[in-house]
Amino acid sequence: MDAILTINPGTTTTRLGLFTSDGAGVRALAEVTLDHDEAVMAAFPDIAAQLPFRAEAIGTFLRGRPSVRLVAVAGRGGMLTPVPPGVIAVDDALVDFALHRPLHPHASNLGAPLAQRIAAAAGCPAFIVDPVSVDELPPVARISGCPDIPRFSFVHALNIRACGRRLAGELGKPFAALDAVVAHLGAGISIAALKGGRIVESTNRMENSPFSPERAGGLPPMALIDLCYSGGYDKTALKQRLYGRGGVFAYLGTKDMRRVEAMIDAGDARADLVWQAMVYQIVKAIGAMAAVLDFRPDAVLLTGGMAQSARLRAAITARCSALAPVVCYPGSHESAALAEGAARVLAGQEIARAWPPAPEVEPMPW
Ligand SMILES: Nc1ncnc2c1ncn2[C@@H]1O[C@H](COP(=O)(O)OP(=O)(O)OP(=O)(O)O)[C@@H](O)[C@H]1O
Ligand SMILES: CCCC(=O)O
Repeated sequence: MDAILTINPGTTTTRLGLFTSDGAGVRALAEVTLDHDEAVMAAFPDIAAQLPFRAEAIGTFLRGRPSVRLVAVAGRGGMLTPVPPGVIAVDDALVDFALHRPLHPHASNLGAPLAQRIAAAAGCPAFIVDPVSVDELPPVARISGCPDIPRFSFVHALNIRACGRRLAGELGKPFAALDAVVAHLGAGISIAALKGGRIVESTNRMENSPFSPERAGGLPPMALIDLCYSGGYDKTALKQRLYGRGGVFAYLGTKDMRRVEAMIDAGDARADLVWQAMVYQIVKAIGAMAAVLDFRPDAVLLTGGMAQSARLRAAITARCSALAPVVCYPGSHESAALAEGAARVLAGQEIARAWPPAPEVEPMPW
């Protein structure tokens, strides 16, 4: 059977999907999460060194499905230079960049190299779709207040745009006419303003985001400068403290929000306060994104792993429903979004860009 393979590398997981495509959409044949032992992953000197290990795990998955013939492989794109939304064809230059010169370390940087390796063996094309570095910010959003630090976009673009397309369909309007606040609530949080289908503003883990299960989010700058020079951390240790071991984990010692809810149910007042603070920051960010849309979003959309929590959905909905209808697409829809991107290219509905695509970044106004 012909299928599109999707590859979404996470810190200790590789999420795989096999999808058929019939022109009208994609249908999942299989979706699995390969769990990698945390200690095994930590033993690799860097993310690039994990490539053969993860490729072998994917090979094992595919060898168990001999009837599948791959027609395309779509990987999650990583922390690349700013790119327009859509599909990018994977070539040697993109793989070299993703492996050796990404803007920041992140498991998603392995999406392109893994897709290339598996596609080469199968004799089919490899793509990435809506990488984290999709950047549609207009000039006015790029001014930070310090000319040395222009703002840029790093955002859960894949899931946010896929959910936006679904929402537009349900509202009966074209995606290009959708104005919505989309909150991706996962291990990391991105809250975005979609205006006319474009991510014109967002919070992200590099700046201003609510804290999340494992990320500190936006921090008061003066105190952060003091912490940098306190002698307590070198650069690597401080980044880990903020990006992998920050947020809920730094307060409560777990990144698993189901455990946090169990702690709250057991009467843990500290867990309750941290959880309430995360909700408070999420709601503030949703309000800020609504302001970008003149407080007239078509909807507020909640998605990502944490949106599977009825308690979290209820808490956010209670505070945001005065703004617009609150819609929930719990979980991550990234595998289907990857397959849809590849399917659009195979069907001739979209042309895959060559690497590096010209950014949509508009020139600064001086
Ligand atoms: N049923 C649930 N109730 C509450 N929290 C949940 C539930 N299921 C998953 N989560 C939480 O969602 C978070 C993981 O979300 P998700 O799977 O979207 O993250 P990820 O894909 O690893 O990272 P990211 O979304 O940043 O790319 C974890 O903190 C997890 O505990
Ligand atoms: C889009 C940034 C993803 C993350 O939080 O790492």
